[in-house]
Amino acid sequence: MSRKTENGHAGGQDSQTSKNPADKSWLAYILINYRWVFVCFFLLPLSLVYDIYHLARSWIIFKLNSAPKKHDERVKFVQKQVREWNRQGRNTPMCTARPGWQTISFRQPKYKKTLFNVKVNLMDVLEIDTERKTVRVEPLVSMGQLSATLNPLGWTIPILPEMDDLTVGGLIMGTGIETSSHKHGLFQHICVSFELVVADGSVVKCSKEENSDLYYAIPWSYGTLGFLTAVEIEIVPSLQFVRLEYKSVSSLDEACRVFEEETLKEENNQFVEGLMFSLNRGVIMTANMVNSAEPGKLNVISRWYKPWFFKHVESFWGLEETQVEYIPTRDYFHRHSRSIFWEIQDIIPFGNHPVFRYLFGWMVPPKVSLLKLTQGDTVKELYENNHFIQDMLVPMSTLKDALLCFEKEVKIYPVWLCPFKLPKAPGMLRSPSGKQELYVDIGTYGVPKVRNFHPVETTRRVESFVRSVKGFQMLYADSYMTEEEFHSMFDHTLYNQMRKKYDCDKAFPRVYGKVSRAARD
Ligand SMILES: Cc1cc2nc3c(=O)[nH]c(=O)nc-3n(C[C@H](O)[C@H](O)[C@H](O)COP(=O)(O)OP(=O)(O)OC[C@H]3O[C@@H](n4cnc5c(N)ncnc54)[C@H](O)[C@@H]3O)c2cc1C
Ligand SMILES: NC(=O)C1=CN([C@@H]2O[C@H](COP(=O)(O)OP(=O)(O)OC[C@H]3O[C@@H](n4cnc5c(N)ncnc54)[C@H](OP(=O)(O)O)[C@@H]3O)[C@@H](O)[C@H]2O)C=CC1
Ligand SMILES: CC(C)=CCC[C@@H](C)[C@H]1CC[C@@]2(C)C3=C(CC[C@]12C)[C@@]1(C)CC[C@H](O)C(C)(C)[C@@H]1CC3
Repeated sequence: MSRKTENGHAGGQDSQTSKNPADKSWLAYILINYRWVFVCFFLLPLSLVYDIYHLARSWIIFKLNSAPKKHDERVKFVQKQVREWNRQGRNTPMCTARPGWQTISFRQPKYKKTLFNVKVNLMDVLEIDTERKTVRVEPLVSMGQLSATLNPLGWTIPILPEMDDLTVGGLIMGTGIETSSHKHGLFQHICVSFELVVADGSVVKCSKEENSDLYYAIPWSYGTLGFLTAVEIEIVPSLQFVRLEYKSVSSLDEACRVFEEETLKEENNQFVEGLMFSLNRGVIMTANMVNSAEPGKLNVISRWYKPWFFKHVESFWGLEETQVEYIPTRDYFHRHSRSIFWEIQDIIPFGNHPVFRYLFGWMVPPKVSLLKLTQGDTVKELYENNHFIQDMLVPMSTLKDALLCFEKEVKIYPVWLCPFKLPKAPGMLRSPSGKQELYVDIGTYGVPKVRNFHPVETTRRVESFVRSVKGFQMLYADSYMTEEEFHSMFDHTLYNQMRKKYDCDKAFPRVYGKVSRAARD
């Protein structure tokens, strides 16, 4: 990571060096400043091999049409393990056996080492039902796999969180959001039904009609009510291109106003997104799927030589007229994937250079899981102390105050803005008014540019602001809230009832026990 905070050394780096003087050594220097050598020559090719292997595997399974038959067998295997846990006396709570380095989060869960690990290796698309407009999938199906499956058939899921390796299971047990969320809600809101193996080893199905209490309690429960084994998700027709409009905004007030106005035009705008490049400079994007592109306006952004998407967006800032472009739909869905939003800048600082693009551009991005597996303690500490990664979900009416809060506390740009609808429904996320509300996800990923950044204190101040406006924190990120604060942010009423009903106390930790900072390495 090459950039530093304004004070040139960033509080945390001090603590890092003073803790272990050996970190000053040439090895630490090389690991930090030349991580790209390892990434380019080792991780990029390995990521490619890994992806090709998975694509080939899914393709063969699809051709053999073997997944639906195997599904029941695989669910029985999950049941067998849970029954074995019951037989052994229910001593330690359970979690999935998915290794921590594979999860899309900065940290590794500590509890994987101590809890009873249950293998839930279900990773196939089971059935596409175009009459009912649903796709039935297993929990380890990833977003890249799902878009590769559905798009050629002319379908997509209404919300497609864009990082290729996000899994259906993780997005339901945690949460998922994308630029169509102002129309469709969060990932949980496009799910029709869940199939789970619960603590006694039985299979329970739930939907709005069947076991609806469990259905509403599953999202944000982080695998603490049961093991997910299949999900039915809505599908909608997918057209070939996305027609994207870029509107430049030049003040904070204008940014908030245009962003809210465009979000409210729900019928006109299928997708709404904002990128702020400073407190007063931003580009608001609105988009719709279309079947043809105007000549000369097609931009295939996934090509190896194309600039990172956020850089491309920045180039529209300052233009008076709204700019229009057409992007292939799948490229749009994964538009920030190649640059891992803007994190790639810190990993490969010259990632936009033509020579790099020519030699390696077609292989990016490196897989987040492999980066995580190989980052080592030095890089990890550097990120821990000098990096801030948070998504905060706040009511749209508080967007301006929230942006001012982030400016004061971290001053990281670009800032990602993504609106979403919070429907009135029971569960962890209660709309404060009891009615449907409009929220916005504010994503900040990068190196803070303020003098007084402190990973714990700064995050706690931001968390406190978010609680004060009745917002929510996305829990893949570091959370420093106490259990009490956590309970005041998330409504545990239904969750507690379901914990009792499905006898979860000895079977699974509580959500806080899985997502708090103390539970993660
Ligand atoms: C279940 C499934 C999984 C897929 N997985 C991947 C993947 O991991 N990576 C990737 O790149 N592409 C995947 N695809 C997409 C697939 O590779 C492309 O659709 C490809 O263009 C299909 O090849 P084809 O034209 O030779 O087959 P086609 O002749 O178009 O399709 C016929 C086959 O599709 C199956 N089929 C048709 N409709 C359905 C349906 N509604 N539900 C289930 N099966 C159906 C039939 O069993 C038949 O064997 C998947 C598609 C499906 C349906
Ligand atoms: N655009 C977006 O919406 C983005 C979302 N994210 C976040 O990333 C995370 C998803 O990452 P991903 O790597 O896919 O998932 P993870 O492996 O991080 O899983 C997240 C949680 O879901 C639980 N879980 C996953 N599968 C099952 C299952 N089959 N049964 C029971 N519990 C399960 C895990 O339990 P256990 O601990 O027992 O394994 C874990 O607590 C989410 O938290 C999401 O909010 C990140 C980036 C972008
Ligand atoms: C709601 C939305 C859009 C969230 C986007 C979140 C991403 C920006 C996050 C998710 C996982 C994430 C924390 C990650 C990292 C950056 C920010 C990511 C990609 C990186 C790649 C930074 C570099 C680190 O060495 C390491 C490899 C461990 C992590 C891995 C996870």
